[in-house]
Amino acid sequence: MALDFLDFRVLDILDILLVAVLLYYIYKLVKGSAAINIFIGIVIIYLIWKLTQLLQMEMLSSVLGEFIGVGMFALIVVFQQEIRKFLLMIGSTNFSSKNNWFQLKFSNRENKTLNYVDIIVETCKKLGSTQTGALIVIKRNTKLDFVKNTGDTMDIKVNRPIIESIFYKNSTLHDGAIIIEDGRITATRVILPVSNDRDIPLRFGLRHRAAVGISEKTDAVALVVSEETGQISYLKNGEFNIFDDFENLAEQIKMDLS
Ligand SMILES: Nc1ncnc2c1ncn2[C@@H]1O[C@H](COP(=O)(O)OP(=O)(O)OP(=O)(O)O)[C@@H](O)[C@H]1O
Repeated sequence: MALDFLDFRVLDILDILLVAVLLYYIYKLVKGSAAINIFIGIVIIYLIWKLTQLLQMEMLSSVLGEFIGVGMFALIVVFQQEIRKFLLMIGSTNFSSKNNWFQLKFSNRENKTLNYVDIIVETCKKLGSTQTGALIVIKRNTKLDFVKNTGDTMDIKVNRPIIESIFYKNSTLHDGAIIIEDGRITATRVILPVSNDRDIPLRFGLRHRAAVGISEKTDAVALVVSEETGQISYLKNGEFNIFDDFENLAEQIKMDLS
């Protein structure tokens, strides 16, 4: 008996944890988008249906029941894009922590130099001085395949002339973002999910919103060079990070990547 009880509790906790993870991913995906309103609409219809059942309002309850039944298929159609992104996000997530013993023992991550960060920051400084817009995403743990698929994949070691030429205004590659993974540029012309956060100041346009979006939906960090002002912004966890000088910025990024 006692063992049964224990089994139940363990499964119960696992159940709650899994639901929490699921809700967290759904929240990350629909946060700030129109999908959240559709989701709220569905929840409201579901609650009204349950209420009509409780009050034994047969007609309304059967109409809503039919609607909910067909609704499952409608949901797949309406949320087709979100479901796709959701599955890609789940499939791309690296659940292992970079600090766990397995990684410390078997990966060379902790020995890796992060010199390429200095190159990225130096390049951003240069791009800023010439008011050349840029959007650079640096991968941490979450795999970025779901956004890389929107652009052109490549595999080039980070270096200043390449990044400069990518973002050069007349370059065919300058639109969108570049993705950097372990010191290598792995994708260009990437379209990022745009954040609809209303707290982002109006002076920031789509480039900045896209940087906020990817840093909200994944653990990646992003650098934006504004074409209008030459100003450099650093985004982490959906927030703008202030830095006093470029050395501090490079240090901050290295800390966040290690
Ligand atoms: N979703 C997106 N993903 C990737 N890049 C994007 C996205 N949206 C816009 N961009 C890039 O940002 C460029 C400029 O957009 P916009 O002028 O709206 O940005 P901004 O935040 O005002 O930046 P800036 O200060 O540089 O003008 C676009 O030409 C495009 O290259």
